[in-house]
Formats: sequence, C-alpha cells, structure tokens
Amino acid sequence: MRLLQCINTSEYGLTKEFVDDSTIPPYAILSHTWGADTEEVTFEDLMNSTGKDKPGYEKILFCGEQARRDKLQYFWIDTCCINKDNNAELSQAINSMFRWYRNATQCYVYLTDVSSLSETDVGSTLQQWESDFWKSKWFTRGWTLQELLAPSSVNFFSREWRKLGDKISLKQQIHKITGVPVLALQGAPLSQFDVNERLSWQNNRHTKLEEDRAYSLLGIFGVYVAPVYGEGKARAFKRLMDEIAKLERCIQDLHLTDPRYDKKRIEETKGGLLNDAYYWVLESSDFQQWRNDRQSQLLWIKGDPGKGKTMLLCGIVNELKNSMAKTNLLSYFFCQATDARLNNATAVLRGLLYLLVDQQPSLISHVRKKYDHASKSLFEDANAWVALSDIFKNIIQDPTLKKIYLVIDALDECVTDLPKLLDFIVYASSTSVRVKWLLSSRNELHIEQRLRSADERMRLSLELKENAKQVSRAVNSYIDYKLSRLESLEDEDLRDRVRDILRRKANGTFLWVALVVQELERPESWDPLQVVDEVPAELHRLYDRMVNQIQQLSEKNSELCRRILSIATVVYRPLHLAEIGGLCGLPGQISVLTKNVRKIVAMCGSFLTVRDDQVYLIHQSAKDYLSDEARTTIFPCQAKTHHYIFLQSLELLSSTLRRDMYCLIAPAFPINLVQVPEQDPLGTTRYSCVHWVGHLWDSVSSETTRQNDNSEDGDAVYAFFEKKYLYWLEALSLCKSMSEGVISMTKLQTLFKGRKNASALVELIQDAYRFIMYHKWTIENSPLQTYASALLFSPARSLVRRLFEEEEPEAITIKPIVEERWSACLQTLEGHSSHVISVAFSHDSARLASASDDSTVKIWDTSSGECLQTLEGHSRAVMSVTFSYDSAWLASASNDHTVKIWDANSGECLQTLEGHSYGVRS
Ligand SMILES: Nc1ncnc2c1ncn2[C@@H]1O[C@H](COP(=O)(O)OP(=O)(O)OP(=O)(O)O)[C@@H](O)[C@H]1O
Repeated sequence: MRLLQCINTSEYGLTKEFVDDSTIPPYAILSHTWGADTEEVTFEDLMNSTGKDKPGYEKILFCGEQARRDKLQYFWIDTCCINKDNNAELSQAINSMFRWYRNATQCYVYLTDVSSLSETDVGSTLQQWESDFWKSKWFTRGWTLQELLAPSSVNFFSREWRKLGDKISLKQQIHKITGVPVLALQGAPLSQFDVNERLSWQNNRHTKLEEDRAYSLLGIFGVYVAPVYGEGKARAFKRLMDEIAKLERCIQDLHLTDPRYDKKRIEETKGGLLNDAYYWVLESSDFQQWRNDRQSQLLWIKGDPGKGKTMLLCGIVNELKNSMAKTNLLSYFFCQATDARLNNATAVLRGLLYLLVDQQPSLISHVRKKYDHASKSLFEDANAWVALSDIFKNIIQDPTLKKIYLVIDALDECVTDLPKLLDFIVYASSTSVRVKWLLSSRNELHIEQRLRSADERMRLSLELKENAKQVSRAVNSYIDYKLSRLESLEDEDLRDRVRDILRRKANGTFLWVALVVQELERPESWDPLQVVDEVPAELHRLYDRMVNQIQQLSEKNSELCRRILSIATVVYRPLHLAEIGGLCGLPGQISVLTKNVRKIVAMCGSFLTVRDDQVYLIHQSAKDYLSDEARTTIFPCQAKTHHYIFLQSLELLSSTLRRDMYCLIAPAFPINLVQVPEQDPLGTTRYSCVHWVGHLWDSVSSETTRQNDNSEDGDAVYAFFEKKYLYWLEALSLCKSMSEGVISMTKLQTLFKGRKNASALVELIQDAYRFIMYHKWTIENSPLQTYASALLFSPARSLVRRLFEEEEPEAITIKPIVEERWSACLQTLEGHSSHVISVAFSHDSARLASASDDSTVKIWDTSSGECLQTLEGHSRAVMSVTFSYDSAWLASASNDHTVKIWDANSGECLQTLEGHSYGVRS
C-alpha cells in the first residue's frame, strides 16, 4: 500500500510502498464517485508531477486538508495510489481494499453532488442538502458499499468541504437509503448477516465494469477471488458464490463452540458479572504493563480456587473489547474440565481461531490452505493439534494484522494436551510481538514449570500481598452487593452484622461468599445470623456441610441427590434435566421429568446449578471435591458410576428406540432437512445414545480389569444389539453422531475380544462393526436408509441382516444380488482423483499411505477410514511410498525425478532429494 503525504503547501506525493500492514502509519482514506477517466488524477500523474489542472485534483486537496485537520499525516485515494498498469498490483489492491478501508483511522466521503452552501439559511437549506444527500450518486455505486461498511469512522462532506455528519449520526437516513441495517452501520461483524441479506445490499447499485458487481463484494464476504476482467458478470458471481460456499462450510466445520456464548453462559451461571469486583485489576501495574509495554507479550493471572479469576477475565475481555482500536483483534476461550468441547488443547485453538476468523474473515485463507484437502477431519483427527497449531503460527505472522489479544481462562481445566498448549503459547509469545497473551489458572506447579521460560515478571499472583488486599476489597464489594439484594436482610442493622461476619470469614474467596449467599436465600434460612455464624470459613468444610445436609434428607431424597451428584461428576458433557432424570431411573415424560429433577437439584445444597434446563456443577472445585477418593464412602466410586450409567443407558435406549422415530417415512429423507420434533422421542436418551459405550469403557478402568469377564455386561450388550442395533444406528444418525458410533464399535471390539464364552457376542459385534463401517456414509446422510439400502446391500448371511430381516422394505420384491458373507474387503478408501500406484502400511498398521497418479500421497486412518493428510508437493505421478522403521517419516518417489521425505504426523515436507535425471520408481 502506498500513501499520499504533503510535500509542501498544497503539493502531495506518494510514500514508499508498505508491504507489512503493521508498519503502515495512521491514515485517512477517501470515498467518492469517479468522474470521467480523463478527469481523475492518476498514479502516472503523480509520478510525473502532472495532473494539477484536472478536476480530480480538488479531491486530493480536500482529502489532504481534512487529514491535516484531523492530525493525520497520510491519506489514500484509489484514483492515484494504485498503479493500474500493473495487473498483479491491481488484483492485490482489489482484494485488499476492504481491509485498507477498515484499517483507516478516518474515511471521508466526498459528495460532489451535495451542496451545503446556504446552510446558514435555516429551515429550507437544511432540507436542501438532505434532499441532495438522499439522491446522491454515491449511494448507487457498487464499490461505495464496502467503503460505507468497512471503516469504523465514516464522515460525509458536501462539495464545499463542509461536514454533514457521520455514519452514526446519519444512520437512520443511510439505512433508509441503502437498506443496510443500522446494526451493520454501527459496526456489528458482517458475518452476523446471512449471505442473501448481504447480497441484497448491492441490489440497486451499479459499477462501470460488470465484473466489479461481484468483485466489490469480496471484502464484504471475506473471500479471495482473483479478478479476471472480461469473464462477464455471471462467471464472476459464480466464482464469488463458490468461494462463499466453501468459506461457510469451512467455518461451520471449524466451529466447535462459540466462546462468546460460553462467556455469556459462564457469567450468567455464576450470577452475573459485578464490575466493582474486578475493576481493580485494570489499574494494577502488572496489567498496565502488559497492556502498554510493547515488549510485554504475556500475562499469567494465577490464584487459588474461587478467587474470581474467571470473572476477572470476563471483565478484562469486556474492557479490551470496549477500549482497543478497531483494527485490533480480540479472541478468548474459557476452558471447562466438565465439558468435552472445552477441555482440550485442540478445542482451545479451534475456539480462538473461530473468533479471529469471525472478526477478520480474510484470515480463513490460512485455514483453507489445509482444510480444502482434508475437510472436517482437519479439526478432529489424530493430527488436529499439529495442523491447528501450524495454522495458528501462520495467522499470527500474517502481515495484515495489527495487534491480537488472546485470552485463555482456566488452563488447569484443559485436561488433554495442556503441556503442548503451554509450549505453544511460550513459543508464540516469543516469536510475535503482535500477539498479547493473557492466561489464568490455579497455582499449579506443572503450569509454573512450563511457563517458566516465558518472562518471569509476567505473572500476577492473586495471593501476593498487594493483590491479595485488592481481592479482599473486591470480595467486600461483592458481599455488600449480594446482601443488598437479599429480602431477608432489609433490616439495616441485621445486614451490617451479617456483612461483618462474612467479611471476617470470606478469606478473599468469592466462591465461598457466593455459596453462603445461596444458603441465605433458602426459605429455611430464616435466621441469617445463625447461618453465617455456623457456616465454616473454609471452602472444603463448606462443601462437607452441604454433603451432611444432603444426608439428613429423607432416605429416598438423599439417595436421589447422591445419584444425581455422582452422575453430574462423571458425565462427558452437561446433561439436560430430562437426561439426568432418565439416568436416575425416574419415570415420566420429558416435561414431568424436567420439573421433578429441578426440585431434586434444588435439594443438592449448592453443588449444582441449572441454566436453560442444563445441569452444571456450580464450580470446578465442587467437581474436584466430589471426585475425591475420600468421598467414596458417601458417593459411589467413579468406576461404579460409569457402570451404572452404562446399564441405565442401555435400559433407557431399549425402552425408547424404535424405527422411524421422527416420522420421516421416506428412506431417502436427507438428514439436513430433518427437524427435531417438539416432543423429541430422543429427548431423554440423546446422551445415552452417544455415550453408553464410553461409560462401559471407563467403568473398566485398567487393562487387567478389562480382560476380566463380566458376562452380565456382555449379555446386556448382546440383548441390546439383537433387538435394537438398527434403531440405535438410526438414532445416532439423527443425533449427527455416526462417527462416535464407529468409535464405540471399535471400543466394543477391544473390550470383548478374547473373552471366554463370549464367541456369539464377539461374532455379533464383529458383524455389527462391518455393518456400520460399510454403511456409515449412507446412514449418516439419510437415517432411514438403515432399513433400506443398508439392509438390502448387506451380505445375505450377515448376522445383523438376519436379525432385522422383517425391517427390509416390503415394496422391494426383487432384491439386489449380494455376497453370502462380508467380503474380505474391510474398507474402500476414496479420495484420489487419479489411479493409485502404491500403498504402504505404517509399522503398527494404524495408518496407510497411498501414492497416486494425481501427484499426491494420502495418509489414512486404517480403523476409521478417514483421510488424515494429503501430501502435496510432487509435480508428477507419485510412483512409490514407504514409511520409515518407526513410522515417523514417509518417503515418496515420483516421476518428477525427485524423492521427498515427509514428517508422517504433520505432513510437512522435510527434504526433497534431487539428482535423478529420470522418474524415480521406488
Ligand atoms: N466480578 C465478579 N462478579 C460477580 N461474581 C463474581 C465475581 N468474581 C467472582 N464472583 C463469584 O465467585 C465465584 C468464583 O469465581 P470464579 O469462578 O471466577 O473463580 P476462579 O478463581 O476462576 O475459580 P477456579 O480456579 O476454581 O476456577 C463465581 O462463581 C461468582 O459467583
């Protein structure tokens, strides 16, 4: 990007070209409508110091003068800052324009057809410019749409250089003229508006060249399309729409969770964010240094359980969002050990990436480079971490980025691959000055050790003297706020006495206060003084007390509470009230279950909280407490709870699963048109359907116990498959969880392999495994094909086919001729675009590499059949492929005369061996 600057009074010249966006100084940008080509000052004019006599020079003078008034040394104008004779530069400019407008400090819209001359002439004159404004040509041009939307500050000027207002003060008029929603004018991310709506904003606009109708929308959709003038409008739009479709699919697949909703949910379940209780941190010297010092890349906030770290980070995110420059990006992630979507390193990177891409869609190009070959498996397979961390490294080096704030809460709750994540953060914070990391966790030694290599000074300990004082003060404000809302404490004197006791006992722990206040809110706490007097000052002892209270309930209620608590402690995701009710063996329809379980949850002390009918443990410390071995005297041990959930799930599924649960009728009914019925037959069993095998697996915690025969479990699985296997597959498809079904079948094979006296079960599981592997794709896309093409195209003597013979479609009398038994072919791996020349197994047979005439090598997961990697780099057919002895590397020989050595995990090409003068065959 080149900018204009003042050389001497009223003379302007071009700067050098800025290649890296982070080096571009603040600048203003002009938005206008073009005059005739001969009237505009061009790049060439500026190079040759000509063009001052052209009418377009007035625009340069205007923009330069206005920039000077706004104390901006530089400005940009599309007529003369791009060398349009250079095709590469023009193409790059077209694809960068949206970003250039977005990054401008000020955008000036110069309206040559709006006059404000007689503005002082009150009344009619004001009307006059307004009516010109409504009719202005600027609103009818194609490119000006992005010029309106991209910059945060857009100011409108009359031809006399008089300011008329900005896009916020004139938002209602602009909305009426253009049809663009006020929200979009106010700066809401454009991705919030669906594709058709965004396209409609272009409806009444025109461009000089027909292809520009499409090209002028690139930035609005965040896609890249190389301009090919002459291709025609239809083709340009087709390419645009194809790119948009690919982008949407990629973002959908990247989405695992939206951290914005997680943050909102966390704040709500924790009772709402109180500003007074976190403001102190914004003033603290550690935070200030992190915020303002260019060298300060990382801040780690650490503290004991319940000290308010998560809420502190929610507050900091709000503060950053409100105060940072519009050109900066902010992304965050809240880890939660209790939720499988939020408790691993890959999920953290996916969440952070999702928010970054949402703010700056052009960043998706870094994801697409890998995604276009691997599709959704890129984010989920065994190499997901390697791929995502690579993508992340590229993003933070992206020259179009200014500054990025990345916030990760509760690192200690990232249960899978935390060391990898910490190493990555340390690496990334030392290699990019553009990124500022803000982390939080409990005081855990292993985190301390990993982060040690980062700057020692960059930690903010909540237990350190000065900070501890601040936390204590914040806790006091929190106590005051909470008590002021308690009806039972209207009496001022009583409230003061309760407050004093709480302040004395709180020990700087928010959570303790929150739990005691919940206790004060209970109807039976009619004597608040007694409650706060008796309540123990330590969090653990408070939990002990809550357990004691549960034990004093009637036997039945106490048993139910303990069951619910033990289930809530081990499940892989938070459960719906009805799901947890079903697992507890409570009778009734969903609505009755929901109502009853809500009552039981209320009896569980303050261990649980309900939001949107989902049951959550109040806090990680509550889960830690309930998971503690010592508690097994009161609660069953975790293995037992897993086993209980397994059995109960099978019972629930056996009584609810049946054919065509959503009344789809037609076998080919596609899954993407399926709507969940209001009375969802899977409402209580959704969790069980996906996770029953996982709980069986976890109930058998060690390899040795796994070998032990538990014939009753085997019998239960056999009985379930015998009666319900196909209905289960249909339900898995309806729950969009076929992949989990495949993993479950693999686990069952491992669990029962070699069991004594279980040959019938092993055979059935084997047959059922072949069935799901063979028909996964079909059932996944049309749930009812389970009973049509899946059954009909299974071998005649397949056990599953014979068991469910009566489910075969009666209307089909002439059935396809099929093999007697499952053939020796376990899987067909499809994906190469030309013939396959060579294949090789890794040494543990877990992966398979295939070399193809399409110049690529693919690596496959042999158990699931998923393509893990596509290795691209050869320019001609790949003739041979082989793994190294430890399967860490892969060599490929090609007709392009080279041999390449690849990292078999990351897919990175490590070396290209050149020297042969002919194709290499092996
Ligand atoms: N600023 C705040 N506004 C409102 N409530 C707060 C605030 N800070 C803390 N709390 C209350 O204190 C409880 C504990 O806070 P939080 O979960 O943030 O602690 P934490 O330090 O992250 O704990 P852990 O390390 O165990 O996860 C919250 O559930 C909430 O009820």
